[in-house]
Amino acid sequence: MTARKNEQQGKLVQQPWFAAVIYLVLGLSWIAGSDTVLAWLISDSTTLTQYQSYKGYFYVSLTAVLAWLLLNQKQQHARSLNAAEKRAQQQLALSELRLRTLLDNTPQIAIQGYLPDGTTFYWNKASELIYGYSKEEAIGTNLLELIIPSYMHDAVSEAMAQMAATGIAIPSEELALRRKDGSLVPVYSGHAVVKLADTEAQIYCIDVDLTERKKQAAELAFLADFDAVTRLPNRQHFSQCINRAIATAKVNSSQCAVMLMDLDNFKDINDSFGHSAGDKLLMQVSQRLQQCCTPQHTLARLGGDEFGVLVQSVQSVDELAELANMLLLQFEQPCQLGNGNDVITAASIGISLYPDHALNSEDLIRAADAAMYKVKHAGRNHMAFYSDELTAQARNRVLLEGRLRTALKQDKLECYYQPQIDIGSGKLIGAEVLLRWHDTELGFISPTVFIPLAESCGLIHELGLWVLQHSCQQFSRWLEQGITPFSLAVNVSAHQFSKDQLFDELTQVLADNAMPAHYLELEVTESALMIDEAKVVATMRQIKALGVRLAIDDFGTGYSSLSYLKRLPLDILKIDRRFIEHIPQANDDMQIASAIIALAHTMNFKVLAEGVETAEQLAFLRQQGCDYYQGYYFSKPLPATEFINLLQQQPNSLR
Ligand SMILES: Nc1nc2c(ncn2[C@@H]2O[C@H](COP(=O)(O)O[C@H]3[C@@H](O)[C@H](n4cnc5c(=O)[nH]c(N)nc54)O[C@@H]3COP(=O)(O)O)[C@@H](O)[C@H]2O)c(=O)[nH]1
Repeated sequence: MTARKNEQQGKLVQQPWFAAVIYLVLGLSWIAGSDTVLAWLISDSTTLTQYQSYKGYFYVSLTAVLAWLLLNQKQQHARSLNAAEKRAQQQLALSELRLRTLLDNTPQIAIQGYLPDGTTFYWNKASELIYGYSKEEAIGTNLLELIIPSYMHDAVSEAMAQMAATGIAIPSEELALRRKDGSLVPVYSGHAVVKLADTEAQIYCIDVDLTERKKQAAELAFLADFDAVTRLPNRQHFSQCINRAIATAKVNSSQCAVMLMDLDNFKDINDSFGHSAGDKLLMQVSQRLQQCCTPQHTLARLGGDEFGVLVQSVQSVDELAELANMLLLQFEQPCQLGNGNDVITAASIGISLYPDHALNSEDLIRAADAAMYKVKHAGRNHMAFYSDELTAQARNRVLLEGRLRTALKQDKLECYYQPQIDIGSGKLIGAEVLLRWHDTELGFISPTVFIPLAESCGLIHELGLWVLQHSCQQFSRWLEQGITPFSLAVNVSAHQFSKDQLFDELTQVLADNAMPAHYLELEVTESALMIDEAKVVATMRQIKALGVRLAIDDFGTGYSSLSYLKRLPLDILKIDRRFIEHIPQANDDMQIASAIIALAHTMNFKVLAEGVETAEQLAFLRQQGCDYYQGYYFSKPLPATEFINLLQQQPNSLR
């Protein structure tokens, strides 16, 4: 019923003609019906007229009320329509504002609006942050110019045209887009197309910056192989490196080594100062250890306070001992833990060698670990090899190096002089300076032991300078004493040539001792040329220009290339005593010696034979036209005073 009523009411309101017909029918029925009823009820014509007037008044009043009701209802309807429209508009504006504010301020999601031709019309704050262009710079500019790398221009233009035409967004994808500074930013890029009928499409790009996510992924990947605190390779990565080093060593028939190092009081430091102080200590230790390592070494943190060093292609046990010693020296300086807390720590090092001690990474680490525990039990801050024999050898070397340093510092070394004789005249014409070291505890130590040691630990530069300084000083004193001058031959190690300062040091020593350069001769072994021939030749030329003479020592034992002999500014060629010692029994040595003499003379060099011990050897050399000799036949190397006594017994002569 109510539904029908509502339907009728709705018809009345929506179709005014329907209401008018009803009104007309009712009105006409009323006029006709009421007149008939009144005529039937009232017979008196005056009364009838009076009542017809009342009826008219009533009808007018009723229609007036109806008109009022209708108009009032319409007015109310119009008012409520206005209010609803206003509310709807407000809602729309609010919704628009809400949407825009959200889009503008969505963090880390860059939203941009483009027209189909690529012109930017919307650019939110996150776009400013991700791409570096302000809203003002971006709006009106084509997206290709803004953020699309040139190699993607065609593809992007095509995709824009396709989206504009179909109204369908292309699938989301991961891209590397361009920032204002030219760098690329990884984004996950989604798209939306807004298109109403007969209007231009609006294309929205919604980009999520993946930089942080990528960084985190990279960090996670990094942490699979590296330690978070020190950034060094972790145990697993270290093992892989060892396996690779073993594979290479197998192919090359060489050796590799693993060192394990454990900090001695790390637990106490962690417990007393806290874990962040412990981390600081680990970082400082790792930085110091890293400084001792070369590309041949892999430093790793194996966990807790344990570090590892892989040494690829080991040349000698001494090299390992030296590295271990250097690593231990890093603990001499205190580590700063912050808040004024400086601590001194120490370490124990265990070393194992492939293939001597183990054949795979696991066993090598285990062997190094066992060696390290041996050190810990024996008193810490030391190193040990897996085999006791190697440990003893390495420790001796470290001990010897320490004593040599002390001997040098305390001037406990001595220069000996071995006479050099002119074969033709039999006169003493010079002396070779040979270094001697007599240690108070270890006794006499041969230069064949301590010179290579000094070379491998870098002490040779200081040592070589000491010999040069002391022998030139002694020579000047002899000159002052009126001793007839002779030639002073000083050995220079190949390693001294590899450093730039040899020439400057030499000039300084000559000046300091007022020593005439032509009395000095430097003996260089062939091996010096193997280090850096171009540099050695250049330095030799500088030295030669000073007036100092140059001799090539131990000729025939190195790589004896004739081409370099031609390039070197040499004065003397010294035949190694290995070619002299078996004369006259060894025919081949005699042939080699005579060939060297002939060759040297062809090249205008003088020749000195070393290690002459017998009259037969001397006779042979004289016969071959050799210029000079030295050796036990005339004299062993002598201390300065004995040498001068011998010299003074000789008829003086200069070369
Ligand atoms: N860079 C430097 N090297 C040096 C210095 N002092 C010595 N050396 C080098 O050490 C090597 C060994 O030297 P040394 O034990 O002194 O032996 C020399 C002579 O003593 C020895 N010699 C001499 N005559 C004879 C002999 O008749 N018989 C024999 N068995 N030995 C003899 O030969 C060595 C000569 O050395 P060199 O002429 O230099 O080859 C040695 O290589 C020295 O060079 C130094 O201060 N700096």
